[in-house]
Amino acid sequence: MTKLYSYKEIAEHNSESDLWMIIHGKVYDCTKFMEEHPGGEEVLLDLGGQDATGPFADIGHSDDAVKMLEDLYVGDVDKDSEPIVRVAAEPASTTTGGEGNGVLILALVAVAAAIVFYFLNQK
Ligand code: HEM
Repeated sequence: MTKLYSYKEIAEHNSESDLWMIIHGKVYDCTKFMEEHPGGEEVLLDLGGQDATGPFADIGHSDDAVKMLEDLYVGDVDKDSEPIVRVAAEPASTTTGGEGNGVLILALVAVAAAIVFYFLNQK
């Protein structure tokens, strides 16, 4: 029988010594494969415990690569389990950025004014 894994359970396998990923709803244990991967370990580690369907397809992996997945297969995703919500990195606060730009513009205006003042006083 196919073993079902929840998103939460899969997400825990995200380290160098224990790395799973989801591709097309199936769960693959890439731990041993990691060092053989022609595309390097880093890309796999970055996607550890996550759904790598998109990135895997984007590379345009060969049929051989797709075949290799068979050996790494451990089960299917339990689609009824709660998905992992990843919080996007906080965007830099616009107000802070705005203030920063304001100070920069003010400094430039002051420098420009000083230059104009200098040349006006030359005559
Ligand atoms: C367990 C899943 C994966 C397997 C079995 C696998 C297998 C392979 C194989 C066999 C190749 C050699 C080229 C080919 O035959 O297509 C390759 C290349 C590559 N893979 Fe993967 N891969 C996997 C997942 C990923 C993921 C998730 C990424 C994320 C971006 C990735 C990125 C790459 C890159 C960048 C290359 C190098 C392409 C090149 O330099 O031509 N792979 N992979």
